[in-house]
Amino acid sequence: MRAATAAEMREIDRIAINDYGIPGVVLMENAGVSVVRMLESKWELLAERKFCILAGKGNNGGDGYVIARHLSNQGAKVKVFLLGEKAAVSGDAQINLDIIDKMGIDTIEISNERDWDKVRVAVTFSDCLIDALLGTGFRGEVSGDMARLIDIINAAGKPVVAVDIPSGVGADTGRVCSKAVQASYTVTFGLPKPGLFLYPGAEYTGELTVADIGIPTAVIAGQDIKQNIIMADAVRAVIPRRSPAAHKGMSGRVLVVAGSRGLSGAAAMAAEGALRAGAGLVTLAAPGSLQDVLAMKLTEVMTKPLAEIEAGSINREAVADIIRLSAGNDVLAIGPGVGREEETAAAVRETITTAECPIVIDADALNALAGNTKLLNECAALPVLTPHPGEMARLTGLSTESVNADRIAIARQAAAEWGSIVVVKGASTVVAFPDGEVYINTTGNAGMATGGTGDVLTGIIAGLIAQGLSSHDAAVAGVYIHGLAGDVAAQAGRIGMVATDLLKAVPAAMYGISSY
Ligand SMILES: NC(=O)C1=CN([C@@H]2O[C@H](COP(=O)(O)OP(=O)(O)OC[C@H]3O[C@@H](n4cnc5c(N)ncnc54)[C@H](O)[C@@H]3O)[C@@H](O)[C@H]2O)[C@H](O)CC1
Ligand SMILES: [K+]
Repeated sequence: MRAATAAEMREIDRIAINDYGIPGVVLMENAGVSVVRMLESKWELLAERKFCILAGKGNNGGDGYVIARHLSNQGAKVKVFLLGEKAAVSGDAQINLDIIDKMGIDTIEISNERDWDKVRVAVTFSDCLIDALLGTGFRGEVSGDMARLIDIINAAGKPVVAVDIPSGVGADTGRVCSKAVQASYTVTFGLPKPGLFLYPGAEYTGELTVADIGIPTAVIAGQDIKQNIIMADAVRAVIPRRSPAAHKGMSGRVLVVAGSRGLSGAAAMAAEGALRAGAGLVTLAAPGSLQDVLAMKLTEVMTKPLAEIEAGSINREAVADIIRLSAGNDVLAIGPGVGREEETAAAVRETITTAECPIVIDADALNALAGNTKLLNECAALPVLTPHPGEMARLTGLSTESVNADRIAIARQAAAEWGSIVVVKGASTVVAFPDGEVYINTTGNAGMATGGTGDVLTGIIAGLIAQGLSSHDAAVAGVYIHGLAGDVAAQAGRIGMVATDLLKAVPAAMYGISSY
């Protein structure tokens, strides 16, 4: 499913109005009615309900006046408050404000302390609050009276319906500068906005409804929108399927180069992640001194010893063996626990630029590329990078906060510069491609914030590539499956969940996607 930025939504509006002749007030009418339809789906008899509509000065507020009219027509009691002056309301919003005025629905301008008292009373005695303060026109940060009103809404303990987007959430980034409305439901118009799926915005959205407000589909299709929301149906279309006559040779071969002294677990989880994603054969190549330990940990995975330095991580001599092994495999996953010694980093860089097969680069292999990202353009196939925000910060020279402040833009720019698929992990994981396409993941939970879950993801993506998925599909499907495995594992409790719980849940997650 596509997700439109605020600017893209405005352009869609403009074309619908100017080129197709759909009056903006018709779009506003459809927007407001779609919110009332959602309310009807929750409460049969709206007539007995009391609604408090908090309107801003823009068209988001305009939607609020349309909602007030339709609720009033159904016999509901409505109170409307405008944070601003009626004189500042214009265009389609003014048309609808005038209509409810003529209907005798009073809109109270919040301008003095008595008005604030009226807001508090109305909010207290309402059954449901309608947040029509800020939509895609929100800029900067929430402060002053807007902040005060959002505090009242959030403290009321009432169901809140956000119109188009919870006020205070950045439509494009999900950023919340100071505060935002905590919505129980959000009804968004035309297309969803990325900010409804990116944290922290996703935490404020509640149950999301995407409403068709009558924009011609050709207008939306005609836009070069490059934000996508990863949904089950898209993953189901690409998830590997196995014939009854399958044998292990048909499900692909994965070579994992990982591990170093003290970091054998990362290697084991990446290797097992590939198996759990359905790869037929997995070989784990690691420093020779770890081979017995890894062989003890991993029954189904073959292990190969690599030359190592005193510190217990691979050295330059290991590269020849890795390249020889990779020739007999469909994909190479390199990095989990591989170590940061300079000799090891040099071996990693040489491996990445020499291997002929598709490659998944994670963890310390990413750190080896810090300051050397140009090497990525030498990869034989489109590499998949799976950095967490800290690794992304090291690779880009940005701070982790900057990476998290606009994951889509940072990931998109890196993917284009590095000629790579860039998976920026975290809430929410974002997958970016060199052509600018970005996919936002919708599965996963905070229980996954535990060591090793990234190693599992590396294995899952490699395992999917081994089964014939393109690196594109493996990255998109892999993050979805990984997060869903985390959701399955979280059923036994989020806090205390560990990465190996995810491993066990991967087959169930894949089965769930492919079978419903
Ligand atoms: N196709 C569609 O998506 C349709 C969307 N509709 C609704 O229109 C809004 C967008 O309306 P717009 O007038 O552009 O902006 P907003 O109403 O969201 O807000 C602008 C309003 O708010 C003030 N403002 C901006 N930032 C702040 C801030 N930080 N603090 C306080 N006030 C702020 C600004 O000055 C303006 O006055 C969209 O979301 C939909 O709800 C159409 O109704 C139908 C088609
Ligand atoms: K809103």
